[in-house]
Amino acid sequence: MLQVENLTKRFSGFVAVNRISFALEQGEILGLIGPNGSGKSTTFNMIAGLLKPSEGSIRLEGREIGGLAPIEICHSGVGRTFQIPRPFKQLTILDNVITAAFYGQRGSVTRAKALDQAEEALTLVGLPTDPQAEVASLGAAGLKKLELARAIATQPRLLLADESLGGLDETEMNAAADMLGHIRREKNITIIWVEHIMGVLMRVVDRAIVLDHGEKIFEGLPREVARDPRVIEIYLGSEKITFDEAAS
Ligand SMILES: Nc1ncnc2c1ncn2[C@@H]1O[C@H](COP(=O)(O)OP(=O)(O)OP(=O)(O)O)[C@@H](O)[C@H]1O
Repeated sequence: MLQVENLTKRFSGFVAVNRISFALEQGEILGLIGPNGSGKSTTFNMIAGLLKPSEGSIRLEGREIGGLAPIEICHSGVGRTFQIPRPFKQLTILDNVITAAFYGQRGSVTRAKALDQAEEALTLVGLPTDPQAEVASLGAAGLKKLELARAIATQPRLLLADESLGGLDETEMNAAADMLGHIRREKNITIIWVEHIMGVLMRVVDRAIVLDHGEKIFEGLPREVARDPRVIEIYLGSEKITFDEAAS
């Protein structure tokens, strides 16, 4: 459903992403991982339309979307979450998600339909559909769920999830990983999950791509990633324990 070819981003002379290619099948979950500064967010932001590619192409269901504005990409069927959730604090949880439903569908949905879609998205992530529930009642894990619900309410066929686990404890991380698996099963959404916490991610992704210094240095199955010498070299140390988990 998605073909990325030779995707490149240069900032002045600096090459942040260098000729990356990959493809995604409908319903797949792809983990896009790599250390800080490896080019994950830049790749993600080119797919979501926040950055224009310097070179290369991004085709969604056969249609070129590289270089389109974020709203056009959203309307083409790509939803995204942000690393740092920034909901409308003055709106309720439900109204935040209803707003996203309107945004995602060119305002062409009725209020009743947007409400249905918002309630479905909130139920899917395990948040209350109570019209009074306030954003202020949510902690870090709840805000991440709201971010996910807002993305789902735009009715994407491709969901880009940006570092969904930052700020969560281990139990919450496992729950968040399971939730993405659940969303994929329920909605048959294709997912790209950008993350630098590797172990938890490996439990739910079908395939992983590892970036380093803007280059794709690995693509393969989760069980293979932990055994790849180049990946081990760049992740050695802090990620050792999660590697062991991923490999088992
Ligand atoms: N607007 C920009 N101008 C110049 N350089 C940039 C810009 N955005 C990103 N970069 C550089 O591009 C490289 C890749 O950054 P990117 O944010 O894509 O990495 P990342 O893998 O997402 O890192 P992190 O895990 O820290 O978010 C980094 O060296 C970064 O400093």
